[in-house]
Amino acid sequence: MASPTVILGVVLLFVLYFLNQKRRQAKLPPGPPRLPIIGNLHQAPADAAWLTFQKWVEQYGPLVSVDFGGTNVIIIGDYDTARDLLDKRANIYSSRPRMVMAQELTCRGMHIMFRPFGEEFLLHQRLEATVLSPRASACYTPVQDLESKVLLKNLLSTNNFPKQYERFTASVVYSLTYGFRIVTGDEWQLQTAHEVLKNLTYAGQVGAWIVDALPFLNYLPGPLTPWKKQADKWHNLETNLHMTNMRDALKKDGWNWSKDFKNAKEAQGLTDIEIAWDLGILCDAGVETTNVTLQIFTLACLAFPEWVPKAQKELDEVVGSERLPDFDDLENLPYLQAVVEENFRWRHIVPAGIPHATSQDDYYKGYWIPKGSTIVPLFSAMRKDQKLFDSPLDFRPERWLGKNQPSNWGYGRRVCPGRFIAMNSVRVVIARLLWAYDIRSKDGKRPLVDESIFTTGFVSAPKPFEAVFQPRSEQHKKVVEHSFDVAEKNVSVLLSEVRKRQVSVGLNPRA
Ligand code: HEM
Repeated sequence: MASPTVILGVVLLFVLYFLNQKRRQAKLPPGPPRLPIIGNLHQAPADAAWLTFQKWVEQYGPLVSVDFGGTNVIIIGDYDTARDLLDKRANIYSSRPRMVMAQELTCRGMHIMFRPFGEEFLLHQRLEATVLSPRASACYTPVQDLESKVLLKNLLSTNNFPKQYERFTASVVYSLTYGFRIVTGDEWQLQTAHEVLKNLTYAGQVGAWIVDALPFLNYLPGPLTPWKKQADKWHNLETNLHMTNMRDALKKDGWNWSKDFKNAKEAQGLTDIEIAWDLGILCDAGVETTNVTLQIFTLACLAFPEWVPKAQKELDEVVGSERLPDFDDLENLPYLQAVVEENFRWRHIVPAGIPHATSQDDYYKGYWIPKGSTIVPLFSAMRKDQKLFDSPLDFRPERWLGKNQPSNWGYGRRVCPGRFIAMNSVRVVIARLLWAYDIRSKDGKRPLVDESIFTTGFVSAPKPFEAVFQPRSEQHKKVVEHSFDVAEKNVSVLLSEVRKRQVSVGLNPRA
């Protein structure tokens, strides 16, 4: 039996631990009550995390703290706080939470989105920045022009818009990254990329891997660490995909990002596998994001059809019926630009945000934000902010006329580097779709939009729904067909044009 002194010692330790926890918590932002040791782990949502986070923001305010088994998580629920911390104090808030299974084991540290902030991250960011800058992105419009014409043409014969949107978005980034087009959407590269994304989503699932909570378990002998074998399998599949794509790209005629990266001074100390991963991740990051954004646009046409004729009237006045809207028209289409902004606000593709992490202690409005905290910019709460948006669940482009939207592209040193390419793709496709088609629900009814019609994963997309793409007139159909027929479809020719444009605006392509 333990002696009274030992029992007293243990009780004393518990009391000290408890008091220390209380003292620490008193300085943290408010949040739901915690249990000893596990904190709020029992309340950690396995799915659709934003719904639980949203409730906490409504209850405790725009800065909430919770403890998921020792990880301090800070949830940011409004734009002002997000800007104050993530933008204005970007030097503190631009790292990423540690992800043992996803980043360290499956990606072996090479996924740029999961890299902690530091010298290595900055080197890879610099390597990519040259091809993603606003000026470089503006030179890629010949590729987006062709692929959006193909999209319009394909929609004349099918209403399978998710597949056609994915083909469009994939073909834009595969053309630029590897110099080959995605023509059908059934190409093995895209199918393997789906598998890779599925694996990575599983590897990154919160609570799925014990090693994420207890990283020291990795030091146990092989038979006791079965997750490592799984991670190796996933790693090999992904490396093989990225390496095959890069090797093929280096043999292609003309310019592409693979050649550009290989010649960059930042790449000189990197292995081929590291370069191939940087290229592969960029490509993957560009497909689902833009595709889901276009699906949300289609849902908005069905659920709130009253804004559509206003956009079409503007297009008819500026463009007429003899030609498709072009990139040069976009600045003369304020209503259309407002549609695009509202699309980003109405439903964010990553409602729970992409988490950042703090690299040192910080204080904000009297609250302590410890080093190593996970910071969640809760887009779903920001877009519903009643102080900023009247009837936030409605799709109302008018709210953006003459106004700029607070960023939906992330924050600080981690802001989405592909946003200029994405914006050009989304704008031109939405303009051309609205110009060419009436987009309607199959049964003539408005779908009811609530959380139940969206998927609950990291990227949240509308669950499958049907829409009919009806050409607005015979004349519109003819223009769609003719524009497709006369478009240059040879990707090497298009990429040579891209390179020529870069040189003409004073850029220095590295290949
Ligand atoms: C509509 C389309 C897109 C949306 C809504 C979107 C949104 C985002 C958001 C919210 C982030 C997180 C920023 C943060 O952590 O603060 C992000 C990161 C990122 N995006 Fe995008 N994105 C889109 C398209 C693209 C495209 C086309 C590319 C590449 C060609 C791309 C490449 C990346 C990369 C590499 C990161 C990680 C940045 C880092 O961790 O430093 N994205 N994106």
